[in-house]
Formats: sequence, structure tokens, C-alpha cells
Amino acid sequence: MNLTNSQRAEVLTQALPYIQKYYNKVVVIKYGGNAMVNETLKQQVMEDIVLLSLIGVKVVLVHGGGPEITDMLRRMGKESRFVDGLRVTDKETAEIVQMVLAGKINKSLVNYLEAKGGVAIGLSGIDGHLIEAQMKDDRLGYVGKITAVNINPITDLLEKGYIPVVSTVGCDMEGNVYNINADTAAAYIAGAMGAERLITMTDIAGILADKDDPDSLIPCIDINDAVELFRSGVISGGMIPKVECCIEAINHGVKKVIILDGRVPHAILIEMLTDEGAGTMVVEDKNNEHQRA
Ligand SMILES: Nc1ncnc2c1ncn2[C@@H]1O[C@H](COP(=O)(O)OP(=O)(O)O)[C@@H](O)[C@H]1O
Ligand SMILES: CC(=O)N[C@@H](CCC(=O)OP(=O)(O)O)C(=O)O
Repeated sequence: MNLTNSQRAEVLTQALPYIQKYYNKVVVIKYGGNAMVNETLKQQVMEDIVLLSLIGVKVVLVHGGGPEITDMLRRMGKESRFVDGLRVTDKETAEIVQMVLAGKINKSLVNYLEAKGGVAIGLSGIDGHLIEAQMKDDRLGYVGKITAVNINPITDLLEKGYIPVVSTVGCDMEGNVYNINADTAAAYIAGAMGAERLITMTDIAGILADKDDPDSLIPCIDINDAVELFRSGVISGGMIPKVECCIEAINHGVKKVIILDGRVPHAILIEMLTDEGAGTMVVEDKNNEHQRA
């Protein structure tokens, strides 16, 4: 699209109220493995994050990488098994999860952000005891239930202008490593930081009234709606932990949570710097919401 110079200036000034709204505010972005697959979209996500950081938004990137873990496990001769959306994780799998999330993906995202002109530092949940965990359920092995989040390493980095990039492996005092679902970790981190927004990126339009009908997007739900959507079975599969995490984050003080369609180019900027949305917003009480942004 070719814009004239005055149209460009117009676009920028229209973003001004949103820039003011988010200036110096914490926004946690959860970037999941399925949304990472397309290289062009990934570059755009990185550009959006760097832009937000440069205009003074305190962006925390929390990433997953489920498909890459599955792929690496397969290469090592291990098949993956999931129970209620969580990967059954024996000791060896936990090591491979740490390798893929804290090593490969975390460093690759830091590299991408820096290639776009951002300054980023990667952390795992082990660093600075950021994510403390214990075994969630014996049957799942080393899948972590978060017991504490120590946000100091994140706030220190934000204060110095870095984009913290967090991989979701947890630790305990005995030196065990736990595999933690990235949506869950993002919700806890956003809650602990009292974030203005949690944006969880996925590869579907948002919450759909009929999951097989892409035109049935529900643009906004509140906690009461979520209960009803669970009860009526509208939400199933991978959307269950996602919506549970949205509620968890809201209950811990996050103002708004967005389940964002990561397939839309520059979805993050559209969501944050325009009055359009690209996904489902989850709020505490819809009756108190008059404006999307
Ligand atoms: N009501 C619903 N609306 C949208 N997606 C739904 C719904 N119910 C179930 N789903 C499923 O949840 C999936 C999203 O969860 P998941 O694949 O785990 O996301 P991610 O990998 O991005 O974290 C969708 O692809 C869809 O198959
Ligand atoms: C316990 C558990 O299931 N952990 C996840 C961690 C990665 C993740 O959550 O990645 P996505 O956001 O890409 O799904 C896993 O092993 O796949």
C-alpha cells in the first residue's frame, strides 16, 4: 500500500492516544509454537514487539514451542503424549524441553528481536528463580505447577530498557526442572506484574461460537460468559487451558487479556494501537467495558 506523506503522518498521529495509554505500562505477550511456524509472520511479530518497546511500552515476551519440542523428541526416538493439553514429561523429556525452550527457541527469539533493532535478554524460569514450581500431578511427571513467580529479574531488565524473553521451564530448591505450559506461565507472570495487558497469540481467530466456523468469532467475553462457554461445551481442546489462563490472569489483577489471531499480519499493533481488534478480549465484567482499547 502506497501512502502519501500526509497519510503516513495521519496514521502515526491516530496512534498517539494509544501510545500514551500504554507508555511505561507492562504488556505480556505469549507467543506460542503454532504461531511461530510462518517465517513472515514471525518477522512481523518481532517488528511489532520492537516497535512497542521503542515507544516506551514495557513488553515481556513469554514463549512456548510445543511443536519444536515434539519434533526434537521424535528425532531422539521419543513419542509425545498429552493429557488434557499437557505433555507427559519424564526426566529425559524435561531435559529436552529445557534444551529446546531455554536454549534453541529462547536464543533464536532474542536474535530475531535484536536483528530488528531491539535489545533483548533471554531468561528461563530457572534464572533468578523466576518460576518456582512443584510436580503438578504424578501421572504427568515433571510438569510444573507454579508455586511462586519472582519478577525481580524481569523488572530489572525492563528498567534498563531490555525486552525480557522468558522460556517457561520452572525450578525448585532441589534442582529439579519442570516443564510448564507457556499460557499458564504467561498468566502467572502477567498477574505477578499487574500487567496492563496479556496478549496470548494463537493460530485461530479467537474464541469461536462454533470452532469449525471461522465467521463465528466472539469479540469479547467476561468471566461469567467464560463459565457458560465451558458449561455448554463451546470451548474444548487447547482452548480450555488458554481460557483458564485468561481467567487466572484477570483474577490476579491483569486488566484485559486478548486471545489474538497470530495469523493476521501485525496483529499486535492492530490490537494495541488502533481501535480495531483481531481476536477475543477477555475482561472481568463486560458491563464495565465501553471501549475495546
Ligand atoms: N470455541 C473454540 N474457539 C476456538 N478454538 C477452539 C474452540 N474450542 C476448541 N478450540 C480449539 O483450540 C485450539 C487452540 O488451542 P491450541 O492449539 O492449544 O493453541 P496454541 O497452540 O496456539 O497455544 C484451536 O485450534 C481449536 O482447535
Ligand atoms: C506441560 C506442557 O505441555 N508444556 C509445553 C511447553 C511449551 C508450550 O506451552 O508451548 P506452546 O505455547 O507452543 O503450546 C510443552 O511441552 O509443549
